[in-house]
Amino acid sequence: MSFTKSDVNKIIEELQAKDWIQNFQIFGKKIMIDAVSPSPAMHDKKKLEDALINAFKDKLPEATVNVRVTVKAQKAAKLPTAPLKGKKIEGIQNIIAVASGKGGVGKSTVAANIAISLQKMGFKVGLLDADIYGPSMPLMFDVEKAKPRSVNVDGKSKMEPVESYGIKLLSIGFFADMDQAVVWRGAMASKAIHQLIHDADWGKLDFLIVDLPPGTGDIHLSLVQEVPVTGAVIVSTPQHIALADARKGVGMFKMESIDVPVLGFIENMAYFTPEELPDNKYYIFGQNGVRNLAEKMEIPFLGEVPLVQSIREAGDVGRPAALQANTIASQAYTEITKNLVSSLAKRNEDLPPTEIVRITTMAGCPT
Ligand SMILES: Nc1ncnc2c1ncn2[C@@H]1O[C@H](COP(=O)(O)OP(=O)(O)OP(=O)(O)O)[C@@H](O)[C@H]1O
Repeated sequence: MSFTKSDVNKIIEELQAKDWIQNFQIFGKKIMIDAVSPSPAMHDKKKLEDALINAFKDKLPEATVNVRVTVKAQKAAKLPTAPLKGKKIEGIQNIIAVASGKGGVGKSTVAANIAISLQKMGFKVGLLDADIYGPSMPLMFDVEKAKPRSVNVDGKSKMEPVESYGIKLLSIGFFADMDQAVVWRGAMASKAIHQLIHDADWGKLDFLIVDLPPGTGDIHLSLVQEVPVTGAVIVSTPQHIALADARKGVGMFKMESIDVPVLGFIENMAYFTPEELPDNKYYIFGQNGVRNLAEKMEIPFLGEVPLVQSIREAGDVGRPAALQANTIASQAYTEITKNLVSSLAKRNEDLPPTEIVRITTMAGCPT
């Protein structure tokens, strides 16, 4: 005997679990149920799974029931359903802003390594270094001397990004000498960033990662208001002073005039570990500060990067650590990047299905 959809629906309704069922499939005697738990707590997930299994055991004992419980995207309810702000940039699917409240927490290093990890997963990636106070991407990608060429695209002159390790890169650092850039007034810096995005020949990109300056200033406001930023990632160290600023960063993205979803927090320098003794962890900036803040603010926690000497060295020699194979650092960045893509896929659930499919079916990506 096989079952009908209405048999299954009836049991779900009797259990009053309709709100938590995403979908189900029936294959002969096998019923596969996708449920969404309202809370991330293990015991709540287990409770929902047990309740469903027991109800089916009772009402349809001949069925084999398989329940998969995922956690309700914590931000989903609050995600904007409004269209993205700014004019869509032809060919660029997702623009991810990497921000930090406080300077020096490793935001640029994280941005560079996320770009590399996405590229390793098979995505087409661009990286825009919009950090006018300290553009570090040319150094991190070993292209300090590069000068972007001008190319003609459909009769218009555009900047051609510099390519390094398969990433298309543009940086304020390619154009302005550093002493000059830091004294740019807000409007001037915003205009430069606007040009780097709109007047460049980025081609087709799955992701454009934007490394923002630290803090919450004019540049952030103009960037997120003019450019269709898909989501933001906030990098912080676990120490109190950094967390307070990270909170402000979230506040900025949540402002009504900005309304950019925060895809998650990343804890950088989560603990120090000597590479030859990876089990020795020293929580020099405090333990789990960012993870706890993420939980409190109901924002996904994308993962942690330890403080290891090789990450700093890799950045300094122009070969981001994510390019290494199977090191503590590269594994951490891969994990974080996978979580970021998952968080983005959830965020895009509010967009038309084609948008979601585009993300969830990309090479090497978890759904
Ligand atoms: N996990 C890590 N382990 C070791 N060193 C790190 C780590 N993350 C970043 N660093 C180092 O810390 C320094 C600051 O990093 P980075 O320039 O990425 O910070 P930032 O937040 O972008 O700074 P800014 O204030 O300029 O925006 C760099 O020397 C970098 O190599």
